[in-house]
Amino acid sequence: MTKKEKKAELKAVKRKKREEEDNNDSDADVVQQSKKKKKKKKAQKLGHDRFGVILPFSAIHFNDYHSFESQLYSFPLSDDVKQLRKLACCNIRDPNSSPTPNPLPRSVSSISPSDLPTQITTTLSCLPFSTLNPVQRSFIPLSLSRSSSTRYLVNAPTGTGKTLAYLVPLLAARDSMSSLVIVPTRELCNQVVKMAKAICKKVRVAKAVGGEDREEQVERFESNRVELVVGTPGRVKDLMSMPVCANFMSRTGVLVLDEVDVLCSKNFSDDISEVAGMLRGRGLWGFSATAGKGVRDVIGEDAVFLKCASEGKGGEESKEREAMKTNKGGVDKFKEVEMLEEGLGAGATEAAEAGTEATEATEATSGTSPEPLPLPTLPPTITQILHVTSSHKRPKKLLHILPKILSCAGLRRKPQCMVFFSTIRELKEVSRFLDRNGGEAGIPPHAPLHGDIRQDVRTKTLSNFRAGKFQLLLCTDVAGRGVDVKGLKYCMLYDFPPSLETWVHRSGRVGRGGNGKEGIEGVVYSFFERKWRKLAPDVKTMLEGAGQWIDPNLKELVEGKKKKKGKKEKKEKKESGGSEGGGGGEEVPKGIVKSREELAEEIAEGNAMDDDEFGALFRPKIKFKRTNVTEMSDDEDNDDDDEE
Ligand SMILES: Nc1ncnc2c1ncn2[C@@H]1O[C@H](COP(=O)(O)OP(=O)(O)OP(=O)(O)O)[C@@H](O)[C@H]1O
Repeated sequence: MTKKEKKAELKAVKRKKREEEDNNDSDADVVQQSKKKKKKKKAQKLGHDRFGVILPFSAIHFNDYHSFESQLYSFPLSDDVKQLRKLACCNIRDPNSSPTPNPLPRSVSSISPSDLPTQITTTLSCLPFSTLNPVQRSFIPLSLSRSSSTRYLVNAPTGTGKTLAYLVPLLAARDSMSSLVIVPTRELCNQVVKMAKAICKKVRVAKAVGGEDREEQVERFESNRVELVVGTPGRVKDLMSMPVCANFMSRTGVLVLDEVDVLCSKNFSDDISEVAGMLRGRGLWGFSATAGKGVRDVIGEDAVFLKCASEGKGGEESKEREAMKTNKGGVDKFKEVEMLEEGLGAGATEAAEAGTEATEATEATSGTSPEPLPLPTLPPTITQILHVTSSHKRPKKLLHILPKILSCAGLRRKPQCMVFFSTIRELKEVSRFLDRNGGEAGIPPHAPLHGDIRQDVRTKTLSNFRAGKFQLLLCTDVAGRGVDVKGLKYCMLYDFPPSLETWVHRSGRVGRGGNGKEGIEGVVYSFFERKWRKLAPDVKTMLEGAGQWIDPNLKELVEGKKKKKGKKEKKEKKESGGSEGGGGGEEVPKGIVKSREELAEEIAEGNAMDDDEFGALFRPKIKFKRTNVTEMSDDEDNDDDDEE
């Protein structure tokens, strides 16, 4: 027998053995295997977003998070926290009632200093605001009234003060336990640290952030009893597994994941899993403006889910309510009081009365399959001007729009604008384009902010922008989430993001602060390229849900008419041998002799166009007021079918 034949025979024997083993599998094994398959399928499902590109939620096993009941850490509560718990309990139904063993607090509509424990009042008195926002009014008493090991998932619109909502209880309980806050970006980390110090000067806070001196960060743990750590996933994992941090970790009662949906995504899942594994049995608080059902399935079905919508503005409230109902994502709770009543549900109240542990009934959809994921919600206080366009037209449109919004005649503070890009390459290209043409068009100097820039320069750039030292910031998503620039009114999405969640977060850089009712208004101008046509139906639904203006081209894109129409027109033009004038009824204004392609080439080369050419092609009548948005006419820009 040759070697080859021997090998083949061995293979055949092995195969036969395997087949026999398979046949011998008991029914139980088969059931187990099918269960495993189902589990795998479910995990894969969670790993898929609406379009196969966004937020691939990772297989972080938060569901096992609380299976270690025996290891549950019970931290001795400080008197202050006990007092707040008592207060929260009394607030449930009747302020004079005695506290129930398992408190379900309503939101505290007005927190009067005399009601509150000193530690909380000291913390709150450092805030520069007179009232608390809905998410703060709801979450602060709720978190302090329940076991520190409770898991929460809190969804409230961008810019509504979620950072304070988690910092206040953490800082109030700092005598009893330490806390770990993880955020996705360095910029956000610095911001949270600054805010923590602003509301509690004495807090011993340490950073665990990439891009900064690691040794210095380690030293901080050697020399001090650290009460609060704020960091980014990689460095947190790195430091927290060091012996020097063991003491801090053993005292840590709560892990906060700010921007939880992105932290649960593939990019960060390994680091987060590892840190979560070190903190089994402690509290887990997830916060995001776009945390919904998908994230909840990862965090655990039994987590308390709070969804908080903005209160809306006066007379517009009912309109917004109505509009929101049409949103697939379904803002089902409109005010924080409703949120808690619905969030905790009748079952929970009964359980509270019986003195047993309540299981929080959350969304009506609880327990059903996460498919399809609900749409994120656009903050209604922000005006969205989404403009369907072609890639090559964007630079010139930028030249047209930016001078209008950045002109500061008669204004005390110069208006500022953040322009978002999805790639550093694109950002650099536009930056060069603005260097060449911006001055002539009346655009003030700009600065870039992206991941290729050294961290100290990034920090300096952002702080200068915050201080109003320059008006125009070109940035990637390093500044897309959580970053707070006070008074920022304008934001542009030069690249429309592949994820609707990212759209919501980038948009949320404007219109921040206020007390819910008096949110500062902001305007977001997005270029929606035709290559994103797959997103168009959801984009339209979200715009409608927030009561925004809809570009007729977007409607056409959704209805699928545009393509046919464009093709027909192109064919007609070809047949008639007519000059290029653009589809959708666009006429070539007199005096323009160049074709669109020629103009596009010029744009790409950065050559300035003369006024007529410019005006004829890019003349949207933009009024940056919500009521007038519908006046924005886009006839001139009725793109033909020039797809990218
Ligand atoms: N009660 C309040 N009244 C007025 N302004 C507030 C209040 N609470 C927070 N703010 C301000 O609102 C702004 C936004 O707060 P914060 O950054 O916490 O928002 P956020 O909800 O975390 O937003 P994002 O989802 O974008 O991260 C900050 O400038 C903050 O100082």
